[in-house]
Amino acid sequence: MIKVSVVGAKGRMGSHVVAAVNNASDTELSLALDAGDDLTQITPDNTDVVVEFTVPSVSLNNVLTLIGQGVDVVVGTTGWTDEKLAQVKEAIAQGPRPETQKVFIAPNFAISAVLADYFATKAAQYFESVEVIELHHPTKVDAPSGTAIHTARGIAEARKAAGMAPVPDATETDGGSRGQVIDGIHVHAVRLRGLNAHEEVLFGNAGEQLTIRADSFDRTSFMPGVLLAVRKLAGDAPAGLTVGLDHFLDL
Ligand SMILES: NC(=O)C1=CN([C@@H]2O[C@H](COP(=O)(O)OP(=O)(O)OC[C@H]3O[C@@H](n4cnc5c(N)ncnc54)[C@H](O)[C@@H]3O)[C@@H](O)[C@H]2O)C=CC1
Ligand SMILES: O=C(O)C1=N[C@H](C(=O)O)C[C@H](O)C1
Repeated sequence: MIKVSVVGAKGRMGSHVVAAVNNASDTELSLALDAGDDLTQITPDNTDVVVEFTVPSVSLNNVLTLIGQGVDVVVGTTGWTDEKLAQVKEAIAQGPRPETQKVFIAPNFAISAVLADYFATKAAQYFESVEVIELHHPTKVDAPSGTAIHTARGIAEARKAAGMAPVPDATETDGGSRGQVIDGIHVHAVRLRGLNAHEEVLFGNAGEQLTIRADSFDRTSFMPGVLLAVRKLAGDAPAGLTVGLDHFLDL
């Protein structure tokens, strides 16, 4: 049995993870902690893998604490910048298990979203124009979504590798309607009661359009990906920091 502790256990995602861990035949719940709880209760004696779903403002500190505790960590919380990722790598190097420590961060655990992201990077070099639209429940605290940032960066990287020019855009006046520009890609965020987590990538050429869309209607959609990551970390995932569920899929 893989012993799993959950941090952020009372949250929307954390409570689903607690249920998923309790329901799977090869995982058992160890500790379920939330804000105000002492994370140093989590040790290699009681935990093989920690799953962390909290808020962007605290996730880095939680992960650094958990690395210090010598336990492997699956992180679903958003808000990861290159600087924060560098701090995680440094903490692994300075931590108690520099050769074997595993930290896995995924902007999205839903197979639909991971595939949409992957397909978008493949399509990127064939279209002159591209824009990303993410649509979420209005209780989400960050915008744009971590997934949309990841998608935009992947598209930008693919366009750069293909030697493409910037996306065409004649806008001269913009009060904010053109969205946030991430590595040259415009990203738009919609917050609407009734939605859960959705993303569209619009690609355009003269006379044609490709739309790639992923819809997570319910948070159960994230659980197979979370359990896959837990099993990989308890198994043959490489040591160090890994970002993105695509690394654990046969793409
Ligand atoms: N990677 C993925 O597939 C997904 C990622 N997310 C991300 O996961 C994060 C959490 O989302 P939700 O569960 O919807 O938020 P939520 O607000 O429902 O839950 C966050 C939980 O973290 C707890 N918390 C706050 N500070 C804490 C601390 N210092 N230590 C321990 N617990 C603490 C809160 O009390 C709350 O229970 C967000 O960043 C969201 O974008 C959400 C859905 C899927
Ligand atoms: O807050 C959410 O709900 C989600 N957050 C993640 C993100 O910001 O990309 C993943 C998914 O979109 C749901």
